[in-house]
Amino acid sequence: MEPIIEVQNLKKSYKKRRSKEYVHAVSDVSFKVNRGEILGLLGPNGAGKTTTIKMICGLLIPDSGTIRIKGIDNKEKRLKALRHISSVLEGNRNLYWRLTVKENLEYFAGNRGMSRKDVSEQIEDLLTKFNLKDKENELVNRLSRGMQQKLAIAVAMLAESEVILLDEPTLGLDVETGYEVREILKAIVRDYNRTIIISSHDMDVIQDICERTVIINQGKVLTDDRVENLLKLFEVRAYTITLGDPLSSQQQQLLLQKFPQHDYQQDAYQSSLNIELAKSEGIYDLFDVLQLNNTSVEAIDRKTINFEQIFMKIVKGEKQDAMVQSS
Ligand SMILES: Nc1ncnc2c1ncn2[C@@H]1O[C@H](COP(=O)(O)OP(=O)(O)OP(=O)(O)O)[C@@H](O)[C@H]1O
Repeated sequence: MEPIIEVQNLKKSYKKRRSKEYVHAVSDVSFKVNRGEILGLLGPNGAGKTTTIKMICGLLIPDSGTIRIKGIDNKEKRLKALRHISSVLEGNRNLYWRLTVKENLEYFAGNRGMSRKDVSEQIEDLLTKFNLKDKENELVNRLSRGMQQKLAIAVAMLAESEVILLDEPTLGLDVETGYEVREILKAIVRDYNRTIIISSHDMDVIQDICERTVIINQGKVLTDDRVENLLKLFEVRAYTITLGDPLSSQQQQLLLQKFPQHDYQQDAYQSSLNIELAKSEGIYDLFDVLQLNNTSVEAIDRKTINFEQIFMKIVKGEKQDAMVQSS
């Protein structure tokens, strides 16, 4: 299957103000997006996400590298390529604040050469899908940030372009509205067969709605994998074990040999052990050590790793070898 978007070896530098130096915002970014996929572009502040998104939607010209949209090179046939893309970069900034919700949709539809009559059904459908029907006559400047964001995405849907680029779609939204926006994005892919690229810091967005994530740092791709694979790859079982008795020095020595990463805490009242067990290591080895002196266990608390911790590990460079093997 041909990817709907293919970016290869993108590079982009900005000249620093009042200086001869350059910031290498994107040094080498390549990835593909398949039709109907939701791809998450993830990275710490300044990693190059927005610059990458802006190059794909044609707002910035790369210094080098290629971008193909439905196989069309956006340098050679710019307008033809960009016809397949809509973007929501700074959400509410793209809206007209002194127009109502419905007027905004009508205005942008008109801008794209669609007649009011032709789009009225589509606008009604979008107002319903985005839960904005009861706000259709409200001025945009009276809407909450979440509603403005929903409207900005609805406007992007008008063009019927197959790919939608979203920069930080849930930034600054409360938990409930963030959840609603996530559900809307899932529905866009499912019901309208669109492809979405999202740049985000919001790990819930990535874990909840993206099938695949490209993690970039300092302008380079660190990993490109299915979210599910990353969760499996980093699967560790983290336990906090509260002990009835302190460990002997022999037990502590053995633990150090078998689990060099563990953390043992002992004070006058309590002893506890924090330990991460990778899949291959058995918790039974740990119990063997405890049984040596019949150390009693008062409580075992098990935690699983979440996507945010995985992201931190990747950005800090842990598990690089494993990732190379998995890809
Ligand atoms: N117009 C510009 N002029 C100069 N430097 C810029 C410009 N835009 C971005 N940069 C720099 O380029 C680097 C990448 O920025 P970019 O906005 O693409 O990163 P980002 O991953 O989207 O970051 P954030 O998550 O903070 O939005 C940063 O060091 C940023 O300071």
